[in-house]
Amino acid sequence: MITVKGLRKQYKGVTVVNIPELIVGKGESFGLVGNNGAGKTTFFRMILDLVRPTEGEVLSQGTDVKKTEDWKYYTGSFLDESFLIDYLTPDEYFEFVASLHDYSAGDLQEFLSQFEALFNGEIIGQNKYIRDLSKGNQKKVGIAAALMGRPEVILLDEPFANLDPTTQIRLKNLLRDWKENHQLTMLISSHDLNHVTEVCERIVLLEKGEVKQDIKTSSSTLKDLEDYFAAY
Ligand SMILES: Nc1ncnc2c1ncn2[C@@H]1O[C@H](COP(=O)(O)OP(=O)(O)OP(=O)(O)O)[C@@H](O)[C@H]1O
Repeated sequence: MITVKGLRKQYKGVTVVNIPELIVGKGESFGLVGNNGAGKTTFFRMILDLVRPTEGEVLSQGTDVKKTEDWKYYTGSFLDESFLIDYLTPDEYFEFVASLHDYSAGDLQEFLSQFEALFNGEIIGQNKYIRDLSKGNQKKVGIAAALMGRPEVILLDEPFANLDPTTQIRLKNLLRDWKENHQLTMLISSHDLNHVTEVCERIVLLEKGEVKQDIKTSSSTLKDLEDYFAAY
């Protein structure tokens, strides 16, 4: 589904991502971990053609993301608040995104009803601009909007950060359900080793832009990762 070939990104001569080859299969849940500055966001931004590689390419369903727009129709993403329109209320924003995907008012209501527990009464009908929401609530809006296009692939950068423990658990369940029910290919970067190993069947560990481990998640993965980062 997503194939990385000879991917390298340099800033001022310093290499921040260097991934010779990596394939994320259709329907795979792929977790990306690594310390601050490891290159996780830069990697995701190259997959979304928001940052151009210095060398190499990212293919989505066989086509180079920087040469076509086709992948945008089946790819959802939320990396940070800049993906939102912050002078709208969440209700207005969802209506806008829904209109892009030809939702009726009923479709939108049905779609949003799946997020009732996650939203916890703080998002819909609150008459607050997105810019005035807490970081965690902005994140909930972004994740829901990213799923609205019924994507085949979704990229989420730090989805568990800034969320309270209850919401983290609700999000974890929601992502697992979506993956199962919609055959979603999911790429998640996270510093939360616990959550990412629970949600993802494969974990790639990035260090200084390079893949240091590529693991099929098992019962020992969390401890193995904790040991790795403790010894770093
Ligand atoms: N526009 C830029 N100009 C210069 N350096 C950049 C730029 N964007 C990213 N970098 C550098 O690239 C490296 C990787 O950054 P990146 O944000 O991808 O890491 P990360 O793994 O997502 O980190 P974090 O966990 O802190 O979010 C860092 O050293 C960062 O300073």
